Amino acid sequence: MSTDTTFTTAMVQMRTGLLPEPSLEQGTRLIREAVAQGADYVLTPEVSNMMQLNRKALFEHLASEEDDKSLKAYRALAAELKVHLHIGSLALRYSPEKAVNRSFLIGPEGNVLASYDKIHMFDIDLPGGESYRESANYQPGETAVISDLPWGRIGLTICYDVRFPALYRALAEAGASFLTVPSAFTRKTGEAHWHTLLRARAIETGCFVFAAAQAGLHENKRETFGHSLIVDPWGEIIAEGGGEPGVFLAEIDPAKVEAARRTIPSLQHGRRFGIADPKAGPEHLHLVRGSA
Ligand SMILES: O=C(O)CNC(=O)[C@H](CS)NC(=O)CCC(=O)C(=O)O
Repeated sequence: MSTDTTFTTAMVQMRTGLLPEPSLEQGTRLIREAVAQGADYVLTPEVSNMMQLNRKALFEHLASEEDDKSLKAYRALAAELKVHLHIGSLALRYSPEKAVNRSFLIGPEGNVLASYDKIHMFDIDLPGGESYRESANYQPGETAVISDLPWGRIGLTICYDVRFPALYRALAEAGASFLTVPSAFTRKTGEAHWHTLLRARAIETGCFVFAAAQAGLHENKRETFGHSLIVDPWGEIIAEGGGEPGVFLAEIDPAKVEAARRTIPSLQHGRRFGIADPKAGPEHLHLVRGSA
């Protein structure tokens, strides 16, 4: 239950298919379910609109931000339900050659409050042959994004970004209380790293972390990890999904941000070192005092 100071967040866990229309149907059904359960803020996963096998098929179905039917429909849905609706990301046309992986925070009037283009591209070869070249199809962003909700400031990131802690520190230093990591993690790397990475980002920043995930075996034969998480600023998991699509909610008390940071003021204690030049000796720093 939300009160004057608390609010209810929902992670919508999806199994996005090859095509935008059925994915929009799935997303809409789950978002309605989340709001029926009392959500004030709803987050969906990375690539909520489609997960495609290859470049040709992806580009056949891409629309620009101006023309995208999913974005239009989600803006209307946010206005209808009077809810903050955060679409973790949509694959959109950026140029004739490139797509963009873009997150949209939509306000309760259906207006786009903020959008963010995924900065870090998942160009990875996993042991066992699974291989990704996100940068072949997607134009990376280069700007971190924050926005103000009625309950505090929110920072926008996507999936593989979670492995770059300096981004989260920068968002926290810019005043964020809530960090968002909509994702489509692989099953293998999810099993190994997902909970640890998300809990670490929460603990390091004293922020809540909201991570809505793709889950299960998709039409494009990819398997994603699921386990959508809501983590509090002390690093405790307060809601968690499993391997199936669904809705996972938690009540958020923003006062917990201040409480965690009072106990462990590591945000204040940072920026204390450079790196000593090994040739010149420890009194000579060859990096300017760095970030974090
Ligand atoms: O391409 C699509 O259809 C949707 N996009 C994704 O699945 C993205 C880029 S390939 N996945 C990740 O970033 C996984 C990161 C990850 O798993 C890790 O950091 O371990």
